[in-house]
Formats: sequence, structure tokens, C-alpha cells
Amino acid sequence: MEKTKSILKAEKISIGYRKGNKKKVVAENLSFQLTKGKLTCLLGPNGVGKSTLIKTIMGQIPTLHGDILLEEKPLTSFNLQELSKITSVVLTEKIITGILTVRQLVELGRIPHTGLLGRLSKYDLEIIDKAIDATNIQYLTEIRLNELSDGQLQKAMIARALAQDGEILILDEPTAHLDLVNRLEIMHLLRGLAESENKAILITTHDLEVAIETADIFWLMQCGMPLVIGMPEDLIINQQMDLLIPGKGLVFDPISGKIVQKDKKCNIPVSGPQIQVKWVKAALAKKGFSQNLQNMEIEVVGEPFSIFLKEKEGTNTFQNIESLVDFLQLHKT
Ligand SMILES: Nc1ncnc2c1ncn2[C@@H]1O[C@H](COP(=O)(O)OP(=O)(O)OP(=O)(O)O)[C@@H](O)[C@H]1O
Repeated sequence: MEKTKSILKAEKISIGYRKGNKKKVVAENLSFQLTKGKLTCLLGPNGVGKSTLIKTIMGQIPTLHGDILLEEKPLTSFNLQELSKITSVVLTEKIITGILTVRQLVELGRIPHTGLLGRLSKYDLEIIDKAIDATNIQYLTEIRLNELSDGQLQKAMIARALAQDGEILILDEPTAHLDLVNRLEIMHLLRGLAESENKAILITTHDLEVAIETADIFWLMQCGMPLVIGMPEDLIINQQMDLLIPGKGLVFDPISGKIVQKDKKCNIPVSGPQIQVKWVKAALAKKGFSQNLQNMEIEVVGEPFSIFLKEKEGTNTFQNIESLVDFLQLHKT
């Protein structure tokens, strides 16, 4: 299959749950396609239906309306074993089988190909080694799962999914319990794997900033609306990131790529080296000094770090941002 061809697509489907003859529609009019070689991130507020969409794409729950096409055929025409050869899934739930070693976990990824009691062939062992190498966990192979950190466990789970060797990899909140360094590492790893292994990778995440840095494609999901799809940078320029923030006094700041409080930008003139100016302004904005410092100017000098607060009455000098903020709070509020 060509590198950029979509492997899975849907046109105006509805998703949700059936109980008896009652339907609960979670979202409708959803159109999308998953492309090999790309990392796609599904983002949206809590409860909007991301997990429901993921479960539908995995074939765990049927659509309420319309078909999902996998390799041009309806998803419903595949049985579970066929699906597990094409789609590998990493869910958020922690695994209970903590006594397995990392290598044994990765070997489980071959079950769709070997059967539950099947022996691993030379080819299976090659695929397992490749998955371990691709996720950089060679040093962990003999460690038991209950002795791993959350970040290491997540990598082992990704290696298991890679060993399954499907063309689609789906991960539900793969960075949920991780610190910033591990979140970035996992997302860069997934981004690299999408390209080097030519997988279509779909993840759900609430980690907007890390996702902007690493994703090829965003699917933005919002209540009652079709998915908004595009490269994160295009969506930022087209002012569509605010769709992720329903009110609550927050806005997406297209300059920093972060969600910030409305009216918390600092408009006080601050001059000096770029980094120092950025953080002086950030501290003033955080403390609410956005526009209310009349007839004042701030000059920052980098070496040695000094801040000059210039007013009609004279200039005050500070050696750090904290003392500037303390002074302003005491005298200007
Ligand atoms: N098994 C189920 N039966 C009926 N309704 C369900 C079921 N599972 C989830 N829902 C409902 O579907 C809606 C969407 O839930 P879903 O878990 O898909 O949202 P989400 O976007 O993944 O949320 P979060 O970001 O909090 O994980 C919610 O109203 C939820 O209560």
C-alpha cells in the first residue's frame, strides 16, 4: 500500500451505545480518515466521545449509522482475529499480570498470528526483537512488569502492540500518568514509529502542548459538531484551537501555543534580551499586572540580571523578578 494512502475511513457516521432498542447517540456526522506514516491525535473535552469513537474504530462497538471502511471493506466484515492482525491497541488500564517479564509481554503481541498456545517461529522472534529495538527497551527485557516505572511500562505496552505488527496502532491516553519528560519521549517515539514503521497511529490525549509539538494531524472533537481535522499548525493559524476550550475564561494563545487565561497577557512595555523579557512579562501577567501600570517602563539587562522600573519619579532596580513583583504588589495595587 502507498505511504500516504488512507487505511481506514468513515463518512458521516454516528456513534454511541445501544441498550435494548434504545439508542444513546454520543456524536454524529463524523467523517475522517487514518493515514499510514502519520501520528493522528484525537483531542476534545471530557465526555465528548473520544473513547467511544476509539472503541468504534477498534470494532468493539458498532456504529449507530454509517460504515467505517478498513482497507476499503466495511469494518463489520472482519472477524476479531482478522481485526487484531490489522489493528493493535494500547488501552489505559494497567495490566494485572505483573509477574510477566517485559519480553514475555512483547511476545504476547504475536498471539493473533500464532494462536494462544502457538510456538514462536524464527520470524516471530525477529519481529519481537525489532519491536524491542524500536522502543529502546533492550535493557528492560528480563525485568518484571510490576518493577517498571509508568514510562517504562508504557514503552513495553507499545512494543507489545508493535510486535502484533498491525498497520494501525491505537492508543487511548498513552501519556496520562507520565511526567513531562516521559510524555515528550513517548510522543516523539510514536511520531518516529509512525514514520519509520509506516504505521497509522491514532491516540487520544488531553496533552495539547505536547501534541502540537509531535502530531501530524489533529482531530478536534466538540459537542454536536463534525470533527475539525488538520495539521496542528494550520488549525492554530485558522484560530480553531479555541474549539477545545468551552468558555471558562481561557483562550488558546497562538504565539506561545498554550492555553492561557483571558486578559492575562502583559501589555506593559518591557525591553531587553528576549528570554528575560518573556519571563518578566509572564510573571507580571500571572500576577494580574496586564495593563494597569500607567506611565511605566521596564528595562531588563541580562548580565548581571537586573530589572529597571522607570517611572516619572525615578528608577527602581531589582535583582530578580520576585522582588519586582513584590514591589509592584506593595505600591501599585
Ligand atoms: N458503555 C456506555 N454506555 C452508555 N453510555 C456510555 C458508555 N460509555 C460511555 N458512555 C457515555 O458516552 C459519552 C462519551 O463518553 P466517552 O468516554 O467516549 O468520552 P471521552 O471524550 O473519552 O471522555 P474523557 O476525556 O473524560 O475520557 C459520555 O456521556 C458517557 O457517559
